[in-house]
Amino acid sequence: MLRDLAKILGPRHAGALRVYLAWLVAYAVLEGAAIALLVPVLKALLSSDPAGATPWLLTLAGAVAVYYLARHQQTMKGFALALVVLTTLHDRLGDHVATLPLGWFSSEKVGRLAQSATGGTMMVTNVFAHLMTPVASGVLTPATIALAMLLFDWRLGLATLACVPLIYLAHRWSSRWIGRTEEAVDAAGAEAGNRVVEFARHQQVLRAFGRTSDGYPPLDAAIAAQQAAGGSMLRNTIPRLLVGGLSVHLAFLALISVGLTLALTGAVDPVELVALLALAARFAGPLAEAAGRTGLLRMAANDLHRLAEIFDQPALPQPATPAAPTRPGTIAFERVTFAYRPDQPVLHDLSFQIPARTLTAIVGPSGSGKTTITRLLLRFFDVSSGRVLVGGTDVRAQDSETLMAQMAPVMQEVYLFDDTIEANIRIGRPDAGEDEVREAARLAGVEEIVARLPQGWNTPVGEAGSLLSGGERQRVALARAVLKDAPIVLLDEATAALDPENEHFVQATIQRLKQRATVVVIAHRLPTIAAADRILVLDGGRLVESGNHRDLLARNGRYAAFWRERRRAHGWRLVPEAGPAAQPKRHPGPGVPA
Ligand SMILES: Nc1ncnc2c1ncn2[C@@H]1O[C@H](COP(=O)(O)OP(=O)(O)OP(=O)(O)O)[C@@H](O)[C@H]1O
Repeated sequence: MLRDLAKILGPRHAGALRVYLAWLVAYAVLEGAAIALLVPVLKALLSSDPAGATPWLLTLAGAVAVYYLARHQQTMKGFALALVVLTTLHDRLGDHVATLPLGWFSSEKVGRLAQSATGGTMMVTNVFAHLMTPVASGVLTPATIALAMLLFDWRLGLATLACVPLIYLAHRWSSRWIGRTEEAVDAAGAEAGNRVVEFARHQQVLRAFGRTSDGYPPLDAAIAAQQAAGGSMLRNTIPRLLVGGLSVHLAFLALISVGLTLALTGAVDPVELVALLALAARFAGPLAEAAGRTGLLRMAANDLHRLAEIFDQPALPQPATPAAPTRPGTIAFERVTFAYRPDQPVLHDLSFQIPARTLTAIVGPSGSGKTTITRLLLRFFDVSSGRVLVGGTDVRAQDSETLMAQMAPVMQEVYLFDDTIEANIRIGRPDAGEDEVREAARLAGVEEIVARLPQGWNTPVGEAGSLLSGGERQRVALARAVLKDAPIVLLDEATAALDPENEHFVQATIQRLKQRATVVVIAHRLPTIAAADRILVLDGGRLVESGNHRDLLARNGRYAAFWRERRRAHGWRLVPEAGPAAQPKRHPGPGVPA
């Protein structure tokens, strides 16, 4: 737990943490020492010469004074650290997350991150503000008392020490179990949370398929699992906490029995016995207090551990001396093999080159690795072997800013911010002038959309762009890419059919983009594929064919089969034109021969 705390606070606050811990230890030990001093004080006061208690009383007064100083210091420093945690943890988390590879950000990981950044932060704050003090005094104060007991009466001292492993084992047993069930409750809570978000986010689909009136089975199951985990924790935690507390009280009873036996046999003076039993009571008190917090402590330890795990995630390695691109706009995969999970490669020994200012279409069946190629280009992940070159330089040799400056990605799931159309385009290049924004919008066909909207350029697009259609959102994203004016544009075409107007604008923009940038399209639409300078045909993570549309059709291989299949499904046919490549035309209706 202390290791996790140090990791979370970071090297900047390591000194403050050490000072706080030193005061905490001093406080707990001094508390035990002050209590132990009561024995000689009581013995002297109840003896025939009470005046002999004076030096002990003075020592006790000194110990109490230092104890209060330590208590004050550790309380103040504990709250100061709690404040540091509150103010810096989000910053540190933000800084660290910004260094992680983009491939880390799955929805599950982001959900966990959100949970840790809210509840986890509060728990860490709580550790310093409220938990460390009772826990330290629950362990170190009794330990000091047990050692003092040995000095005063070795038999009672040994009996006290004998109780320690029993109490320790009882608490370990209960706290381990509580820790495990808390993890199960936490996992069930996270799953239920994810399902609620899924349920809310996909209401349209669920309602369309009538899945809301009878409940949504995955959500119902997640809630039932959460209730079961919570119920199980409650049923099993309370008896275990009672056993933990009971072990302390049983230890105290055992010490009374040993003390009485010693007194009855005359081995201990009755006055001394009273003093020693008072000491034994103080031995048991803090232990019982700590026992009551075992569950809370374990939960805090789990939260700390989850936060520490995030800090443990290795940052994306950055080159010591970043290299600059040497051949802007070019892309090359050199014998690239890549696996998301060890020993399960999804790309195998893949090699290809893409010259600058060309249009390349990547086609292939679902799961063949098309998206993975774009992820490697954007360095979401590093390759298992081989090299990915962007701008003629290995992506691992470039710093993230240099690499990203060369790319304008337009993915299928276009995310628009709840802002105006203009602001959403301007994200492509925040310092662009108004004319440039308008020009990018014109090239991507956004002007037509703006003309229809009530507030024109200032129309808010709604949360995640919900007030625009899918095709319109993609046009806005294309305008962003045009405005960024990056040497490479990565485009994942929408799989869903676009209406003819959106289709037309997307096609036209791709053609215009090609004049100024290298365009790589994960292509689903036949006109894009047919118009590409080069088509890469993937299957099972391997490049099975490559060439232009006409050559590949003539080869009558995988691509030709793929093309025929798609043409049948879409109702497209090829009409040879005067140009170098055949141009696809919309089939007027089913049954018309190609
Ligand atoms: N984050 C991931 N973790 C593990 N495996 C993954 C991950 N993403 C993709 N895969 C697997 O890698 C393989 C290639 O996936 P990829 O998404 O690149 O295919 P694709 O050709 O783009 O498919 P689609 O056309 O359906 O989008 C698939 O088997 C997929 O299950």
